[in-house]
Amino acid sequence: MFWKLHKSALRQAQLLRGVSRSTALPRRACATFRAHEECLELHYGGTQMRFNYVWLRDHCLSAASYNSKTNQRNLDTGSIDLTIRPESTRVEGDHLVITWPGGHMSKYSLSWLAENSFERKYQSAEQPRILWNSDIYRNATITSSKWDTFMSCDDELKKFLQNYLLYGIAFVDDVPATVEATEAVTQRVSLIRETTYGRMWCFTSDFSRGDTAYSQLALDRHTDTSYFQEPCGIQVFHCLKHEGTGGRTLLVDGFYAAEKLRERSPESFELLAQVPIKHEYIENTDRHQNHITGIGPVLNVYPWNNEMYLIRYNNYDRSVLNTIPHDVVQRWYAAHRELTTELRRPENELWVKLTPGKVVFIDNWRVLHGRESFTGSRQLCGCYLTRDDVLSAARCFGLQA
Ligand SMILES: C[N+](C)(C)CCCC[C@H](N)C(=O)O
Ligand SMILES: O=C(O)CCC(=O)C(=O)O
Ligand SMILES: [Fe+2]
Repeated sequence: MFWKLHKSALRQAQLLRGVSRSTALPRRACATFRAHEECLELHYGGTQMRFNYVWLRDHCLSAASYNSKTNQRNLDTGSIDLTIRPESTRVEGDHLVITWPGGHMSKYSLSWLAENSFERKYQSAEQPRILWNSDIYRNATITSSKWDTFMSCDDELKKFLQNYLLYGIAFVDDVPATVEATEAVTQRVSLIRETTYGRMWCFTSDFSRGDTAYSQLALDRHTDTSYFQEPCGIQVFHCLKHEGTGGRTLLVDGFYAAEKLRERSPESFELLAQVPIKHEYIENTDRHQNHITGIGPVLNVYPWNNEMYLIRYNNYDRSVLNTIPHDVVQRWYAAHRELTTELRRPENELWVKLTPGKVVFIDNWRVLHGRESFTGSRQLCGCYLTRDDVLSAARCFGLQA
């Protein structure tokens, strides 16, 4: 597989550089090109890029090929000659201009080509993040948003989303301790994702569902809905009431732990990123029947830059492991143990007591949550959000998500 060509450590360095990327290229930087038989080689802004000819024709932005009002392709890609070559190529000011056989002309801005080239793409992070352990997070002294400003001021929402994207967690304080206000605060961000638990859920330790969450027991760090083919993107919690002791919430940056694993034991990281495993939710009570399964690796990385985008870690809901032969099973358990060790380091644990008014948003693709056992009556409400819409909201504010 092509991504194996690159050493993971090198990739990490590249990803870190990606965080401070996006320095705009100087306008009118000079460009040179060479039309090879199999690709167009372009030097621009200090980068050497290679573009495939079918790709260039397919990405033509002329009115005939592309509808810039709807941002959709008009061109029928199925009709492009797969052996297409330009009739002529030239650089005109800030643009590359290609004339194709038959006379069609394509004009690409040089900065657009650079931004969208593979050479640029594989060196930068899809989503810049700040990975944290508890010291890093606490030293960053991130301020929580306040209900009033959060609900009325777009700049505050943007700041919140930026924190959320960078750290995978973000808080809103002073929210009225009701399900309605919790719903309003989440809808300010995105659409609610309805699941078998409902749209907004409000639960207590009454065993109303066949799941340990509905008890007073401690819950070790985990991601939720690992048994969905696409786990819920965001988890929202608001503790409406707790008269009793314990019940603190545990938060752990799964990507921080997994990056430590990648540094210390690259083969284990690789194995956890490659072996698909199953998670399962089986509930059979009078009121609820469910049998949900999801299959995918513990660690999910983009193949072009090795950036992690999803961790599935829920030892409660992990199902039978039968996707690998016995000798790989041993190695998988060893790798899983190493990841568990990283996830359990006390210095990686951020403990917070959720009190009425404090709403936490957790990136359920990245940050694990857990809870301390508790006594007394405790009522937690919240919901899941659709990831696509949260990221969309962030991008509409000009954030890189
Ligand atoms: C959050 N809420 C109480 C509604 C559901 C809890 C789901 C618990 C399940 N074991 C999981 O991890 O997905
Ligand atoms: O009770 C809590 O604090 C969290 C329980 C939990 O993990 C969940 O509801 O997903
Ligand atoms: Fe959970």
